[in-house]
Amino acid sequence: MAAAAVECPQPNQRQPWKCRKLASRTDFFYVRNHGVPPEVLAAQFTASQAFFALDVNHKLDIAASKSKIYRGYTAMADEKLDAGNQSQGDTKEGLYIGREVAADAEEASKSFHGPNQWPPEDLVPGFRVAMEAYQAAMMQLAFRLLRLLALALKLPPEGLHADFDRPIATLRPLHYGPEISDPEKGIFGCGAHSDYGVLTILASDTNKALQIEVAGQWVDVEPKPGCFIINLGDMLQRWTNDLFKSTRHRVISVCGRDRYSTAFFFEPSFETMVSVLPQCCTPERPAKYLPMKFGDYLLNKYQQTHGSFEHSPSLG
Ligand SMILES: O=C(O)CCC(=O)C(=O)O
Ligand SMILES: [Fe+2]
Repeated sequence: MAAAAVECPQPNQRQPWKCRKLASRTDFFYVRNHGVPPEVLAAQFTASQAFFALDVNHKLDIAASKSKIYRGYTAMADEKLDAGNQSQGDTKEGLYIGREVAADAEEASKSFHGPNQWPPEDLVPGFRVAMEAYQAAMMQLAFRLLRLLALALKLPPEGLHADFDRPIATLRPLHYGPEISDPEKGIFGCGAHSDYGVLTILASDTNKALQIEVAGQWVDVEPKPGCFIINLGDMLQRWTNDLFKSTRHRVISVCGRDRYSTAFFFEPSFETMVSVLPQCCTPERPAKYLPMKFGDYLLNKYQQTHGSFEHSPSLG
């Protein structure tokens, strides 16, 4: 088991070394004492199950492919995260919920920014309220973890905050169908990939299915009661010049039952130019990456991995 539990320190507590050691060694870890009320988490899962139980036509009414900003529903098999090794799309469906931005706000002129698409209240009563409460809790936790990462990088606690003034913070409830994965045949709950942003906070039901790649081997990451699973993304790897890695992971459905998980992808502002931090360079270890605009990276990833986004209109 590669992952380890880390107590989530208060922002003013200076415990960065534990995090630095963990993050640079394992890249996936658990967080407990995170302050997210259990009832907020439970209500989110109840709402997610009710949404995915809807008739597919109701779900397709709010398809993400209809929105210029990649918000909304993605159907079973729409996403294929590891095209080279998959014979079919991931055996999962999902719903992209971003930071709510009014349609007439200046921000709404950019990809990934604008109003969300919600299922009608009468079809899934309480859905929006439950998701927004959980999203707010995730945002708070993500900023606490960002402080911890900054301290681990020998920066002031808010040393990374400037690039998150308008974060692309996306909540994504997921539902995996009962189809059993068969890697030999290219059938996966979710193909191998690394996440695109800075950190992902994952909540899973009790089904064991997530695996991470450690030294060429796939290792199970079991859900632990009261804990979230945290993994680090591609932008953190770039910023830290590979000190912190974005680990490849996948979902192998083995139990023949439906599985529900919800990811919260915490990502920098669209315009952020991600350049290697000077703290992470030495003469022996010069910067390995050129500066890159995060929004361009994200757009490219979404379009490459979702069948329905291939011809999506986008705002750039
Ligand atoms: O469902 C899971 O456990 C993982 C999902 C995931 O890796 C993702 O959506 O990026
Ligand atoms: Fe992932």
